[in-house]
Amino acid sequence: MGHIKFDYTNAMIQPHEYTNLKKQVELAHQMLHEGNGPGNDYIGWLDYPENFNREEYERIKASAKRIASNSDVLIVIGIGGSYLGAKTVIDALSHTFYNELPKEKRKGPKIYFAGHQISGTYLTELLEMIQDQDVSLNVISKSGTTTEPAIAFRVLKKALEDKYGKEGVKSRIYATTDSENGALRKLANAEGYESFVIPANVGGRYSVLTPVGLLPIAAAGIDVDALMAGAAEGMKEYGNPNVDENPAYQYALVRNVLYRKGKAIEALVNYEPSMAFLSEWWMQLFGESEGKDGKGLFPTKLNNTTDLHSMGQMVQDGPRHLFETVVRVEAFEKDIVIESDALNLDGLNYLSGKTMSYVNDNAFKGTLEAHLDGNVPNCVISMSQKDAFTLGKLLYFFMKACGISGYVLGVNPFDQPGVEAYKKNMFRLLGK
Ligand SMILES: O=P(O)(O)OC[C@H]1O[C@](O)(CO)[C@@H](O)[C@@H]1O
Repeated sequence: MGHIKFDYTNAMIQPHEYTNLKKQVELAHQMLHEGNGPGNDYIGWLDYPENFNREEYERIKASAKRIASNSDVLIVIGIGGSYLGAKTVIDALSHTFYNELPKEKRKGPKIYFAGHQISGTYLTELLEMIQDQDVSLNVISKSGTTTEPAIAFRVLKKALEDKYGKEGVKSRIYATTDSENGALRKLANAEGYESFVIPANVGGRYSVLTPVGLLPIAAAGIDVDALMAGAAEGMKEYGNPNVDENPAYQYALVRNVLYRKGKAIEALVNYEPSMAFLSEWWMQLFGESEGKDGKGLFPTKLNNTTDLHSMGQMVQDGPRHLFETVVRVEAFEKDIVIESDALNLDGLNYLSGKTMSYVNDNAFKGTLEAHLDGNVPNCVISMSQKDAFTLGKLLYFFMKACGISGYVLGVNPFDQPGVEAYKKNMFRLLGK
């Protein structure tokens, strides 16, 4: 079974700084587990990997099969927590060129996303692309009123109704939303769509393991049982109140020490393209949870080695307000051995017989050394392998660390009042 390790030996913090903050992490643990901290009506994610609705879970798997049997394409409509988690898992665990593979080589329909911006070009071109294909929609919105997915759904629903008729679309539209409230719930009930519930006590950014993430992930042919089993193991392991034995708590602690020492930015770094979108999910998780009351680390991302050739200079020599958290995959199923070349005109024969993972790993080690020389603290989160179980555990690791980290920071990690500001202005300008 896959494991997650957290290494902060290069985080540039002193043992007493760790000890000084430990009590606060212990207190945060109590607040979260006793359910008496701020935002305590949104901690349904905490024991969700064990306490989920089994009947609904089976319905999700059955729906995924139905989508695979009658659709070439599944369009997942949602924004923020209503799409980031699903895309993270699908990107991490599917073939890099999944959508381009021939049908017999795919484990499910092609998966496209919509409703995560307001681009007319994007939606027009998506409509053009799916014209001759059989399509299902999974529209996801907890509030059921978010503008971006609502517009995309209206347009795509109409396109499907034109193609399959009003009755025909009913077996092609899956709605994931609140059990009672919001326009999407009303619409789903009125139209008789198959629907799934986003638990009222789970906020969008903590919802990847609920039907929000599970239906698109299962439709992509990913083993959701293994994903949930990994999360359940994480739930046990990261429920340990002993900070010295709990890597998720250590991560929460270390990033708070670094924040208090003047670091303003945390970059989540990967060396593996299929793991790049994890940073997007993580950015919402930590950004929306901690960026409030004038506080919080600014979460950003670095996709290496790509970004070493663009942002590397800034990290090495720019202002010292940044630390890095590298997510490292220890073992890969697929690799390439670099062969010897008789002429060696490219000068690469020193790598003959070496794998690309070996080269990549040395890029990571060399970068770590260079950034430490440049005074950039580095934390490393290692996942033993890239599979559903280990990823489920990693997602839970981050959610748990985020709840604890927010409490240590002194904010409510489960609300997001600030995101309403742009909406109010936009609605005023649009005359809503
Ligand atoms: O699922 P909903 O309600 O459409 O919200 C989508 C996203 O928008 C936000 O509410 C921010 O506006 C996020 O917290 C959430 O993940």
